[in-house]
Amino acid sequence: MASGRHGIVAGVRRDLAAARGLTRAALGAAEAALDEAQRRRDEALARHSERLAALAASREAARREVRAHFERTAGAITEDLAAVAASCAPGAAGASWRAWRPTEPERGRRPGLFRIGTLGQEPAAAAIPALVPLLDLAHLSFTGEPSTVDGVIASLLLRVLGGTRPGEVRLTVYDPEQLGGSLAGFAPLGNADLLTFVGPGGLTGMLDDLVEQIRRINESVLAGEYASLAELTAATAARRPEPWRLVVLLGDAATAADLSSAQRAQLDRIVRTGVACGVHVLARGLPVEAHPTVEHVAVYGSTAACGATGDLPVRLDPPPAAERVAAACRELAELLLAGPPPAQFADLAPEKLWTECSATGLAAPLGDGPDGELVEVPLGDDPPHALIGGPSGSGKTNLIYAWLGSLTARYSPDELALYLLDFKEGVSFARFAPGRRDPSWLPQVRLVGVNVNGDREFGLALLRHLGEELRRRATAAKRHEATKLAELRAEDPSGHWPRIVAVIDEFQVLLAGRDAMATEAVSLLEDLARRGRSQGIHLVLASQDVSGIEALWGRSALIAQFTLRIALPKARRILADTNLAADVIPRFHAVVNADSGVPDANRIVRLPDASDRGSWRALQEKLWHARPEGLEPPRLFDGDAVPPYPADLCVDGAVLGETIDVGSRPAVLRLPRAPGRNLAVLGTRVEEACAVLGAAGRSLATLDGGARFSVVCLDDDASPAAGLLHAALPGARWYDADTAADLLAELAQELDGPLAEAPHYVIGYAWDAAGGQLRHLRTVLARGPERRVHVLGWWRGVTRLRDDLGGVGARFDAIGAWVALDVHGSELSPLSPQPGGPAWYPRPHRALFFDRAIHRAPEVIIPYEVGT
Ligand SMILES: Nc1ncnc2c1ncn2[C@@H]1O[C@H](COP(=O)(O)OP(=O)(O)OP(=O)(O)O)[C@@H](O)[C@H]1O
Repeated sequence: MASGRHGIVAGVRRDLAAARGLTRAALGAAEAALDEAQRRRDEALARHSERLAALAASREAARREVRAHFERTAGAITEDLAAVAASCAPGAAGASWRAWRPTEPERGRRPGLFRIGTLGQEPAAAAIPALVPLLDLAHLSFTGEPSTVDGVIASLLLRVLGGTRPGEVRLTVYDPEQLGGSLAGFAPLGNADLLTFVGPGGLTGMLDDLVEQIRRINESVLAGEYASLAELTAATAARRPEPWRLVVLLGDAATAADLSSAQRAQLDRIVRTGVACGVHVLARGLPVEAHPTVEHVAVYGSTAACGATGDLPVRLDPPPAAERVAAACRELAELLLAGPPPAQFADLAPEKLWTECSATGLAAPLGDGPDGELVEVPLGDDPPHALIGGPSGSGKTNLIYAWLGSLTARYSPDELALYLLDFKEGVSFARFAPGRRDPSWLPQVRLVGVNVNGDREFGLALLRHLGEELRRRATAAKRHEATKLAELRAEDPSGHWPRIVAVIDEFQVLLAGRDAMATEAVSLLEDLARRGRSQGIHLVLASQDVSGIEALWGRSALIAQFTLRIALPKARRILADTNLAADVIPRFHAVVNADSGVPDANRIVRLPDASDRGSWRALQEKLWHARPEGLEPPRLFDGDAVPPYPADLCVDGAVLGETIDVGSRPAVLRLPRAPGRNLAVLGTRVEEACAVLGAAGRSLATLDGGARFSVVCLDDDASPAAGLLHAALPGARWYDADTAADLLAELAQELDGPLAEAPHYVIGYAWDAAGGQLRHLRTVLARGPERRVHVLGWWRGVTRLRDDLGGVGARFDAIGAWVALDVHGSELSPLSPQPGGPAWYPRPHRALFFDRAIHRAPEVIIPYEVGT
């Protein structure tokens, strides 16, 4: 039994142990599962927080991006708005008080909008000006606390005055309570009649007067042709014929109640009709009729609201300090009393270059008149020519600059061609031609002559050139049956017929002296003056003093053609004898008279400073860049310059120098096989004699035909130049005092032999140095040219030449051509067809050339600079 019980116990124990084992195993598994679950939960939690953090980061990034985008867009819109506002209210109309100063309105731009504060909230509020419409746009009706409103009105008035030209705005202030005290800072304007304060009893008169002004403007200024002064000004591009009239009405409830029905009716009329006539009401505390032209500005503390700015609140600018207002008004009144500022040189140019047509004439402003308007000077069929006069330093050159600037900015090179000649010493016109420092030139200029004072021949050459052009035009006009330039241009639209203006400064030099040159110049001038009118050739003659030019005054028919007279201060005899205006005009003014100087036709012009190089260069560069392709620069003749020997000549003879002519033409001596075809250079100036012979030799060497050259030098001073020439001539032979006689003997012998195929040029320096010992020289001179032997020689005087030709009584037949240097005309009489010799007074670096084969009278030439 006992063992059975023990067995049961042991079995139970075993079962229990097994159950415990199973339970422990189950517990272990459950704990492991729990750990696993906890681990998973922790992982999930960690992932969750990571996601949350990532979400938060991307939300923040998106938020930042949205904000940046907002700021960018808002900034751009603010900038655009600010730019629009700035362009609508430039300068004084819209600048902040910190940067404020009066500004001249831009040309062609009408001021209309004015700033009263800034728009919106910070930070944009700092940048966008809040503008209200006023001039030519609206009346303003204010409500709000009176002193704040008065500050806004003062701001507006100062901006209006500062943004318009002096005198363009007039103020009338009705201030029955403060009697002008509200806007006292503006009182200095009264000195220049720009401001009227109206007291309590003056309202009716003031309103009646404004109504009358509007009626007058409608009737006689707009005259049914224009709807408003703004439209008239835009259409005519002229200055405003009437000022803007700003009427400030400062009232309150009591004043408003006191308005009579008649006053109310007048005020309503002004409101309805004023804006078109430049009459604008700025009313505070008075009832203003509702009308499309009325803008209401409601002021609340330091902010305001008005129709122009819509829902955006306006942060009002502080009012300008009273001292600032007073100072600006004082300055304005002084400016106005001092008169309009003088026109500047730049004001003479039109907005667009080269838009004018010269078919019927030329018109260009020279300066401004007493009213500040530019005064146009005409030139064409009537008046055709101009005479300018004024003593030295009175501003003639400056006036010519101003006129040329004004003309060349309007008329292209197809419409206008200029020939400019200055007989004064100096280079006043040289700026129009290309120079070393400034390569630009005036495209309309065809010829510039400077330092011509010693070379009257150049003036004559210009007149001859114009005379030829006159004939060319007259022939074309005949062919086209045209009687004036406008008709010729209409008949021949493809032709090049610009109007020609020839300006000759100090032209009296050309006419001074009772010589053949003056006579020819006067008759050429007479022809040009008479017939140039219809052919579009206009003369502008300027002079310090025309009173002494008998040649001119003796020909009343000539002077009568110069109907345009321009007199500078103290000019004599330019205007009619009874016209004393030139004696009383101030400095830098001119009397412009297009009716031959009769007093009724006087127009006083204030001339701008056109001499300033900077302003000139600015205009000239602009015109130069606009020049048509292929246009040649003008020819510059400078009387003080020595022309260099031109390397690229194409001639058929010996070049001796440059002729004094409109084209830079060389003087050429042809040397055919014919008696007398020798050249004598006469005078003691070594350098110039060498220059003539040097150019002659070099140019002959360029001719075809294998010519022979012999260079003979009998003077040490000439030997460097002779040596250079010898070196420059191919195959030339050299002779000196020891060998010259042999050469001549040889040549004399050859003359009896067969005729050479090519010419032989014997270039002799100082033949006379041999003292008449060269026996065969005379033979060679006399017989050589027929046998193709030509002597080009220098003798230091006519007598010395005669000695070589046989002494006293010898004939000069062998000398068919000569160039005289410092030899007086009378000495040349045996060599000249004119009895008593030519009128020749030697002058530095000029020579007189005569070739009996081509000349009736000798011509002046300029020896080239050769071989240095
Ligand atoms: N409208 C002007 N405004 C300012 N300066 C001027 C004006 N006109 C002339 N001038 C100046 O006055 C001086 C003399 O002028 P300009 O050379 O034109 O006189 P001019 O009559 O030609 O004298 P001259 O006959 O002696 O050559 C120059 O220095 C010039 O710059």
